[in-house]
Amino acid sequence: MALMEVKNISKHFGGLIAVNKVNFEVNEGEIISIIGPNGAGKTTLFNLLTGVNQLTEGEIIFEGKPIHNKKPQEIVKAGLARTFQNIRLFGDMRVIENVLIGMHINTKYSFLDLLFRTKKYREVEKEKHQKAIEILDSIGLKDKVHHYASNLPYGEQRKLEIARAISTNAKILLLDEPAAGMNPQESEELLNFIKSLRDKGYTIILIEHDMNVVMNISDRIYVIDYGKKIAEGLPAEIANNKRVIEAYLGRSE
Ligand SMILES: Nc1ncnc2c1ncn2[C@@H]1O[C@H](COP(=O)(O)OP(=O)(O)OP(=O)(O)O)[C@@H](O)[C@H]1O
Repeated sequence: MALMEVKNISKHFGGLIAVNKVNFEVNEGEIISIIGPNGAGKTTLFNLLTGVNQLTEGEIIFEGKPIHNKKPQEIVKAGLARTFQNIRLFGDMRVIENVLIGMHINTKYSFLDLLFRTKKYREVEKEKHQKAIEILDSIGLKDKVHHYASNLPYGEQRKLEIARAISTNAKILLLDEPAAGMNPQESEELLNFIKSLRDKGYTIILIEHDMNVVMNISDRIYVIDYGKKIAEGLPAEIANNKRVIEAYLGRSE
């Protein structure tokens, strides 16, 4: 059984159909890319998967259970965490605090433990702190744990967003244009990092415009145009798909 099944989902904004009866599935340990021209409906699709927008129709099944139309924090708890196209960090908080916030969703102590700073509270906090440092180390930000998030260069802010998504204990990471604004060296590093996440057992869904990243990293690709899925397949198949090429180049009338 697939880890996630997306069945016939649509999103209408008034008369505009941003996502139109899209089906796809994601297997454990895959890197899936969702590509398509500007305005194709990719971000709306992510918003549906993560509870930011409610579906107009369809179903999203994760680990055999429906998750559509649940609240974003319930979906994170179920095991899907995302990053955003326009970075959403707490800029005036330190790097490590941004990661600790991601972990908060799974905190194992009660309000009373917090209030009285019990032994359990101190142990859990220490554990969380260590885990946050491990995650930041794995993404190359260990020496910046005490920097303010807003002072990091753009590429590192994107990495920090990924670190925060990882810290929620998610099984599926949804990355919305992770390579945006990165220079070629940074996007190469990111590519290797995303591959290493897959090797650690994460399942990854990417929206990405950088075709070098998409073609090098994806196990499978879905292509969206005007809200509809127009193609799916292996990178080499997609690169040679006539409909996909037309969608990107514009149709000749
Ligand atoms: N909240 C909203 N209200 C109305 N229309 C919306 C809303 N969100 C998105 N849309 C519209 O839905 C369509 C799909 O937009 P979406 O942002 O999902 O595309 P995209 O593929 O992510 O584009 P890009 O690659 O430029 O980020 C667009 O026509 C957009 O204007």
